[in-house]
Amino acid sequence: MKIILASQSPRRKELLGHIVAHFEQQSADIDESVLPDESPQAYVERLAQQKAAAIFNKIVSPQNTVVIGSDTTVVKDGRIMGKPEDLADCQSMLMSLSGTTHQVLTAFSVITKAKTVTKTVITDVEFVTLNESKINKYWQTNEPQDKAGAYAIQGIGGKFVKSINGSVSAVVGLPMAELEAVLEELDVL
Ligand SMILES: Cc1cn([C@H]2C[C@H](O)[C@@H](COP(=O)(O)OP(=O)(O)OP(=O)(O)O)O2)c(=O)[nH]c1=O
Repeated sequence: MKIILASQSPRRKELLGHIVAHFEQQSADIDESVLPDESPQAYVERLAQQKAAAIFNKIVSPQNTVVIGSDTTVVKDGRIMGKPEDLADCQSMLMSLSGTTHQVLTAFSVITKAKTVTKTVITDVEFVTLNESKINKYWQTNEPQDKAGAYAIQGIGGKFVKSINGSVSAVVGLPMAELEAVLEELDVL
């Protein structure tokens, strides 16, 4: 079975590499806007599926191919946070996470010719109290720019994390335990 990861993310590449030895990586460019009245879970599942489908639909002989797409978003009191557009956006996101607990939602979608399986993993992350100057300094490291919710738990942003309840790999971008279970269920592994 040929496996394709529908993602440009080096983090997802590394995580999938711990589950399967050989796979290709192809970037799927889709519109990431939230639809009116769309719930956070419906949103991440739709994006994960669209990323996988964008690649799967281009395959000439899909019989022996499986495509994996994924999407991560940070949710605080119903607000969906993608990647910060600028420093003001980063300040607004991280100040709303400061001193409280938020959810990280990662959905993944596995498409084969016979079946599509999509799942969401939700992880609670508790933050320490932050201030404007700490956030300014963090922005200057260039780490928050391409991360949902403007932080990376696996990097410098790890120092903002007081506790986590759930899947670390899901927060980084791909829930390893849940993905492995689905690949086994679909006889890919
Ligand atoms: C919260 C958090 C997010 N992130 C990352 C995971 C995702 O890569 C990114 C959210 O953006 P996504 O749109 O989910 O993914 P992406 O654009 O990086 O890659 P692609 O769409 O091609 O698959 O934020 C971390 O690396 N660490 C964290 O702690």
